[in-house]
Amino acid sequence: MVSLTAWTAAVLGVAFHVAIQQVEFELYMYHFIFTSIATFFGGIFALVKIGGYGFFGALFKVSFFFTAFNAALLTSIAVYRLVFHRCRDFPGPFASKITRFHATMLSAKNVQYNKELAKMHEQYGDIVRTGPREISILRKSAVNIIYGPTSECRKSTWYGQTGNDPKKCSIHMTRDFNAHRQRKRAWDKGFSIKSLATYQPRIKSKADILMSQLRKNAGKPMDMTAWSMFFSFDVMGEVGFSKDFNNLVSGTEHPAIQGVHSHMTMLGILSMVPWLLNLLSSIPGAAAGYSEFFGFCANEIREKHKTYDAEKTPQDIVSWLLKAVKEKDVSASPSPEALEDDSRVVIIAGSETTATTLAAVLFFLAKYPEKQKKLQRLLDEAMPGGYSEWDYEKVKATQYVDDFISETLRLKPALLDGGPRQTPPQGITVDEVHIPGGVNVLVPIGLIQKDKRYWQDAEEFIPERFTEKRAEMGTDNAPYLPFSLGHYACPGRNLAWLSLRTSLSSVVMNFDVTFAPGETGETFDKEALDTFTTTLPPLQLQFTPRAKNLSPR
Ligand code: HEM
Repeated sequence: MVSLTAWTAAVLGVAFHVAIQQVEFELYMYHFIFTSIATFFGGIFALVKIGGYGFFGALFKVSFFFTAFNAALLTSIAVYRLVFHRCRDFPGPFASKITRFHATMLSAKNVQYNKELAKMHEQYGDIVRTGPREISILRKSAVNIIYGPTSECRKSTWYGQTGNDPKKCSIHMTRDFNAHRQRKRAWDKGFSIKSLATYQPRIKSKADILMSQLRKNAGKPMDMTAWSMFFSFDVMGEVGFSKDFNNLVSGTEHPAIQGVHSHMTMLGILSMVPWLLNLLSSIPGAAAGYSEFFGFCANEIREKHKTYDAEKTPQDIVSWLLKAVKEKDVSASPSPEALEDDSRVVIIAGSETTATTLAAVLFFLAKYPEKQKKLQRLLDEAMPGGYSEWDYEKVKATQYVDDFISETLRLKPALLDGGPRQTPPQGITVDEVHIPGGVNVLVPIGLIQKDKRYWQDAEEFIPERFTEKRAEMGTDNAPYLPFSLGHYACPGRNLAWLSLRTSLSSVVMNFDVTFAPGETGETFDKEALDTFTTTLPPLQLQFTPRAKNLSPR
C-alpha cells in the first residue's frame, strides 16, 4: 500500500515536471507554494473526514505522499537540467547547472558575486553556465548581440522579482517590449534637454551646499562614500520630486532611505533567485524595512496629485510621469501601483548609481594627485576667475572632466554585473557558439570593461584613453557599457553626467583632495559589495581649500 502511494506520488512528481517544462515557472512559484500548502492540509482534512483516518495517520500518509512527490519532482528537474537541458553542453560549476541557489550561495559568501563570476570565467572560459538556464559571456562580440539597439534579447526572468503583473510594476521591471517602449516616452520627457536645463541650477545649488560642508570640515577626515550619497539623494529629491531630502545640510541620511540601504545586501543575495524575492515580498510584513521609503513615495505622489496644475510645465521627473497619467497618454504608468513603483525607481536608480560613481571619482582624485592637478589646471584655464565664474557649459567643454568620469565608470561601474537578458526563441550566435532560445544571458560589465584582451593597461586609471590616447589605446574598439546599451539603456544617463560634471568640477576647483591619515583606499578599492547597484565601504578623504577658489559659505 505504502509503495503504491510512493509510486503514485513519484509518477505525479515527474509528470508535473514534464507538464511545466514549457512554462516560465518562476511566475507561478507563489501560486505553486500556496497550492502545495493548501493541498497538504486539505489532504489531511479529507483523509480524516472522508477516509476515516486518525489525525496522525493522515498526517503521516500525506507527508509521505508529499515527500515522494517532491523528491521525484526535484530529481526529475536535476536529471533534466544535467542531461537533457538545452544548456547542458555549456561548462560551469556542477551545482550551478542544477540550481540557481548555487549563485545565491556564492553571493552570500562575501556579497561579491562579481568576483565569483570572475573566478568562474577564469576556470571555465568565456562562456559559463552560471545557473540552469543562465549563461555569462565574457566576449566583446556578445555585447551588441545582447544589448545593442537591434538586439532581439529581452528582459529576463530576473525582472520578475517585484511581481508578476506588468501593469503594476515600474518601467525597470517591465518585460513586455512594447509596453516598455511606450512607457519610456514619458520618462524621456523628464530627461529632455529642456528638462535638464531646469535641473542644472538646482543641482549646482546642491553642489554648493556640499562645498560649504567640505569647507566647514576642511582638514578633517570625511567619509565621502556617505557624503556622495547625501549629495546624490538630495539631487534626486530635488529633480525627481522637487523635494528637499536635507541630507547635505543635516549630514545624515533621510530615514526613508536608511531602510533601503540596510536591506541592500539581502536584496543583492536574494535577487540571484528572482522568484524567491518575489515570494518573500508577498509575505505580509516581510518588506517592513522598506515601509518608510514606500510610504514616503506614496505620500509624495498623493501630494503631487493634489497640487497638479495642467497649465504648468512639470519641474521634476515624477511630475512628468504624473502628467502622462493625467493626460491618459499611452506612455503613462498603467496603474497607481506602477506610478508608485516608478517613483521609487527614480530615487534608487538615480541616487545609488550616481553616488557610487561620485565616491569612486573622489577616490581616483586622491589616488592620482597628478591627474587631479591636470584637471584643476584645465578648469582654471577654462574659468580663470575661479569658482565664482563656474559655468556648466565651460565645464562641459573641458574634455578631461568627461574623460575622468568615463574612466571611473570603466573601472568602477555602478552596476558591476548589469542586467540579464533572455535570448529570443531562435537563440543567438556569439562567434562560433550558438546559445539556444529562452536562456538568460549576461555580459558582466565590470569584467568586460577591465578585460586585457580589449583594454590596454586594463587595470590602470588612464582618463586620456578616452581622448588624447584614444587611437593609440584602441578605445573605439573596446567594449564599454556602464549605462547599458540599446533599448533598455539608462534613460537617466544625461542627468547623471550633469550631476557628476557639476560635483567633480566644483570639488577640484575648490579643494585639493587627499586620503585622510590612515586611509589607503585599499578597502574602498577592493571590498565593494555587489548588490546589483554597488555598496561601497567608507572612504575617508581630506579636503584642503585651494587659495584662489572660494566656494559659497
Ligand atoms: C552614474 C550613474 C548611472 C549609472 C552608471 C546607471 C546605469 C544604469 C544601467 C546599467 C541600467 C540598466 C539596468 C538594467 O539593464 O537592468 C540603468 C537603468 C536605469 N536607470 Fe540608470 N544609471 C545611472 C544614473 C541614473 C539616473 C540619474 C537615473 C534617473 C532617475 C537613472 C534611471 C534609470 C532607470 C529608470 C533605469 C531603468 C531603465 C529601463 O529599464 O528601461 N539612472 N541605469
